[in-house]
Amino acid sequence: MSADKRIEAITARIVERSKPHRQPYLDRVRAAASKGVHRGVLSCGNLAHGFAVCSPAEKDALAGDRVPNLGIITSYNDMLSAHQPFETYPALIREAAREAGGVAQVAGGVPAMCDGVTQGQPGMELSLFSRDLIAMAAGVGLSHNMFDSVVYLGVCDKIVPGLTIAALTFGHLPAVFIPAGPMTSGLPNDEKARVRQLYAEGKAGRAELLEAESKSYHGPGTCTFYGTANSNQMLMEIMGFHMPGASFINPGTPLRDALTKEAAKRALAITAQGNEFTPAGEMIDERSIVNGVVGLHATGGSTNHTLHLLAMARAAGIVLTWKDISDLSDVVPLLARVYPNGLADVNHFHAAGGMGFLIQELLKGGMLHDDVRTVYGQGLQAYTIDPRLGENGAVHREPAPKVSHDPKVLANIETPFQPTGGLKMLTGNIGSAVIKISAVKPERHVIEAPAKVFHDQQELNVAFKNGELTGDFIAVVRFQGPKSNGMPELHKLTTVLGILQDRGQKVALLTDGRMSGASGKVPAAIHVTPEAVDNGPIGRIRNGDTIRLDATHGTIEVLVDAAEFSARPQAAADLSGNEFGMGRELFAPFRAIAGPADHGASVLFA
Ligand SMILES: O=C(O)[C@H](O)[C@@H](O)[C@H](O)[C@H](O)COP(=O)(O)O
Ligand code: SF4
Repeated sequence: MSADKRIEAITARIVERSKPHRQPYLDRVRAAASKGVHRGVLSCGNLAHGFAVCSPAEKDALAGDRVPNLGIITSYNDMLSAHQPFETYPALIREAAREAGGVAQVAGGVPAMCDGVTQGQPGMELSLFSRDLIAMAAGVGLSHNMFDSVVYLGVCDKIVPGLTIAALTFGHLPAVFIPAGPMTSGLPNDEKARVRQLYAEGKAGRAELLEAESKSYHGPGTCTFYGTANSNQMLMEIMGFHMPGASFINPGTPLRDALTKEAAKRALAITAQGNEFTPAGEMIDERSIVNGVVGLHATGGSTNHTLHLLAMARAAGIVLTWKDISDLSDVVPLLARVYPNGLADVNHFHAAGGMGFLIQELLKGGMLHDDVRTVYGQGLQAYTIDPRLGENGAVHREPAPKVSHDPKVLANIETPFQPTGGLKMLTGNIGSAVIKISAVKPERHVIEAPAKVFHDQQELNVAFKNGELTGDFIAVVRFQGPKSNGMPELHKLTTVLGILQDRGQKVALLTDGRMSGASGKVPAAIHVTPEAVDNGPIGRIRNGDTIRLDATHGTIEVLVDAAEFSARPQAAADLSGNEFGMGRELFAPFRAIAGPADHGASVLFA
């Protein structure tokens, strides 16, 4: 079934806009792919170094040009519960490669930050920049040029976007992403948020809070809310970088290991030495990117992907804009209710039918391009499956259920939770911004209230403790953009603003910073561009100005006489405290050259 004509039209305009970048990119990818087995250009010395630790049989194999060599890029560390399982993956992948008659080597590791550990801490100011650093680090590993295909081990927020930028930069090589899967369900996310609000109001102690947090985040695997990490898994599956059904199988299970081994074998099967050569740069095209945006809307995915997807697409010469994302939101229905857009977690989502049911319903509704290339072959129809462990210990794929196993979590295309998707673009005399409305009650989609201006999220928390946040207001938290302090997530504001909202105050947030994918119920106009430090109008807002945030009509306005507003001096902030400490001094070059949020806030692409 072809895609809805509105989706076809948006795709066509992306193709047209991308031509100046996409064709030169494809020329580079095809030129690199045409050089045959890449290690063939290495000298004997290069090659000897490259396979010095391999077994004699592997050396023999790699000395020739027939046996494929699989590069592993790993983001293992013990800080991210979602990445800790990767510790054992290289051994499993090497075993699978041997079984498939190939070789596998760890090409390199990349850094990975847990945004949960750094949330509200100075380290969060490195978080966004770590995405591009991860792409660079993966490039260092792959620059050994020993490989015919690559598996990327990554799950969380900036890691999958960074690895995708690398995979597309090395687009002449096939790329298969291998996830680790979600943590098993612990304390429900809404209960965790409730205890946090009690703690913030002084009605619960630190011991009770730590107990609740530890019951929520309790073991290996991805945190179970639908934030950026799980949005990443959805994207990798719907864009065809995952094997069908790989996204939401818990770590440490036989099916998880079977999926990992299968992915390694598939990566070796789609090299140029085989008959199904699938270089990443040709596999991913404008239709794959649009499918990713559709999946984001249909599931209420993370606002961070209004930054990351732009940078990921740009790595393949594809120019995606906020207007594309916003216009697709008007077409794509919301089919999933997963925290913060509901009470369920990703394990419930998977049990209700998961990615296979979601893709099936979106295809049925003409919301996806089916005729796309994937690591599994041709077409997304192959992803409308339910993964099981077969008798022989291999992956067995049943058809996806025809009806949702839990209509409160996963809706069919005929009866969506909302007729439109979750991410809207806002424009007006403050600039451009994005807002996630899938987690905000409809009666809060329009707010007109006086501004309360802050230059730091801690200032707002102090104002809360001092009882100064009374009445309806829009909190303007500025100088939080990429050039200011690295564009940290201001997720800690969710608790305080949530308390005030629950008390009946009409509140909203306006910031040139970011929020967590796990931030939800408070309306937040984020990623404001141009940012305050770049002379953005957000820097001319004053306490008491009336601001109107209208997610229904897509506008964000300060209701001040235009001449008076533009004549105001730009506010200044003391950012000296953000230049040193916790490694921030190492990222001064990134702050100096970071591009704007509506281009992905990247140091790699203008
Ligand atoms: O974009 C995201 O999804 C967030 O960065 C997420 O990865 C982060 O870990 C949250 O901060 C966790 O939520 P809490 O901080 O509420 O535990
Ligand atoms: S989802 Fe967030 S908190 Fe959980 S492991 Fe990943 S980065 Fe850390």
